[in-house]
Amino acid sequence: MSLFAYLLRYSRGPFLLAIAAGIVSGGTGAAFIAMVNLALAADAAPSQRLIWGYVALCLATLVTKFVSQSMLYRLSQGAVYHLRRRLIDGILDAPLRTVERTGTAQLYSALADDVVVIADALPGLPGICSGAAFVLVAIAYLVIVSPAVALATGATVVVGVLLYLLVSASGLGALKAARREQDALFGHFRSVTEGLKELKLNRERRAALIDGELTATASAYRRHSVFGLSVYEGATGGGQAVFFAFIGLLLFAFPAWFALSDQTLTSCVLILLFAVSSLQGVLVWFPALGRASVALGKIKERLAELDAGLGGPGAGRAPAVPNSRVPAAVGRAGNVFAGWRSIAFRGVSHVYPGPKGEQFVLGPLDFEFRRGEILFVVGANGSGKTTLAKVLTSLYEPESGAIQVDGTQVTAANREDYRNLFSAVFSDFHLFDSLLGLPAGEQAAKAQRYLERLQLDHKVRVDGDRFSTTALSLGQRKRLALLVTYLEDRPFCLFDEWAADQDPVFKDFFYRELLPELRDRDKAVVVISHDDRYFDAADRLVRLDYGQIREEEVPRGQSVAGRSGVESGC
Ligand SMILES: Nc1ncnc2c1ncn2[C@@H]1O[C@H](COP(=O)(O)OP(=O)(O)OP(=O)(O)O)[C@@H](O)[C@H]1O
Repeated sequence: MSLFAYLLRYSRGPFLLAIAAGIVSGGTGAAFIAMVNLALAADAAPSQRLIWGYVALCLATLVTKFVSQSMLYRLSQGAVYHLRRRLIDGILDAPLRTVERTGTAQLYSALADDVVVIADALPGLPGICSGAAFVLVAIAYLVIVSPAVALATGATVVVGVLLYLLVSASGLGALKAARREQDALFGHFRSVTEGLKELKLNRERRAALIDGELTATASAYRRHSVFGLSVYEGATGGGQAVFFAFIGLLLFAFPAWFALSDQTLTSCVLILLFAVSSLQGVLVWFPALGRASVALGKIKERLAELDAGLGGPGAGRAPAVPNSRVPAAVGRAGNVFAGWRSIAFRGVSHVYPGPKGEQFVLGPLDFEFRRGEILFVVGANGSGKTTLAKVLTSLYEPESGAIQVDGTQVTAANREDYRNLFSAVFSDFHLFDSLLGLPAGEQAAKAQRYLERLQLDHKVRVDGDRFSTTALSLGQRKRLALLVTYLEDRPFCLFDEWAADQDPVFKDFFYRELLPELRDRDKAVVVISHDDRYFDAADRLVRLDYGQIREEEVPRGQSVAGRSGVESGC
């Protein structure tokens, strides 16, 4: 089973130890029954050896059971972390397009649910091993008591297992179908949390989502799960029924067929009754293991999709960052592009394939971005401005052409350094509630200054490395994202429609003061904007039209130097 293979790879030593302890525990359990049998059959008083042997076996059963179970609990928690970490690293390493294509709901479903399903099933493994060992040792003991019964028991076990595998196969199919529905279900959950306002305001929309799509998916999930788990339970019951039928045969038919003595018959029935209860302990875990193997299959599928985006497992992966709290300076000090002056696109293009064969093509673009310059990127909705920003920051790798930094091509080997040149606020930015990756102590005083400058000091404080709140208006949250950009202090600043949600006074401050200031600090500044009354704040202006770039003259005539009266202090 792939679950065994995964555990062997993930933690070979502890896993084998847990399994070995489970097997020993099962074996000692069966030996314990044999000893009970011997004591009952003995004519004379039990010997000292038998008594001490009994005590030793009791202790061995207890200790090995405890060891195997506690090892497996540890192992299962470790496996949960390992799988989640592997998925998170996979998501962070994979190209953005691959992650977008895989979909948030699918990834969340693997992270939140599949991993837990696996963790819940793992503690069953030692029980299965000890149960199997118990049955094997019991059969071995039966060989001594009655070879005929031992042979018949062995045959019954084989028939029972085959029957179980046959029946449970359709259960596994149903569990896989349920797992497919689960991805859609997580998509609906996301629609509920992210579209809460829209759903609350529109009864019909709410009914269509909740009573229509979500209910249909949830009931399909429930139907497949119930069927799959019921089949597993049926298979489990069938396995037990085969054993009980065999015990009946042993009781009522074997004495006549094989002339078994009462003593032998009693011993065999006693051993088999214990074996059945042990088998019950094994089979009870099988539905959970079925779900776990489906979940592990899904996680592997996701990891394969993410790895495929890298061109194969591990390929092109940036060196792992051991700690998220990396001082800002680390990104710059060792950067191979430190001191760069210009970034050039040479025939760069990016393609979004559409569902029906249509596609949006950005480029091929030949263009240069320079330090100490404010570049405006303008154009109609859907003309490719944000896509250009993603290609420029290397979040999307160009399908053709090359990006060069002072003549050096950006490749997988230096991409991490290249990306670390940028500080960007995208229109769908995410605001972290702490200064992740920035040294807290050093930045606190600076942050306080910027808060005042961005007129946020009456709303937000920086406590240690945390913002006191991020429950702000959209415009204020964007200002906080801008503050983070200031603290990062990278040589390339990119703002995707940053000013769209700002009030007129602050918009003016942004275009007339903040942008020139950044340019004067020798940064390259790219501003995606629809604010045509501020186009004169640009040094250069390019217009995108259906993915094609055209440089235009910067309109002059408005006051570029006009100050809004907000105190300067960055
Ligand atoms: N994730 C995506 N998958 C497929 N197509 C996409 C994706 N994102 C954008 N597109 C398509 O690419 C084109 C350019 O989109 P882009 O977001 O770059 O435009 P934009 O100029 O930034 O628009 P806006 O001014 O509305 O922000 C659009 O036609 C859009 O439909």
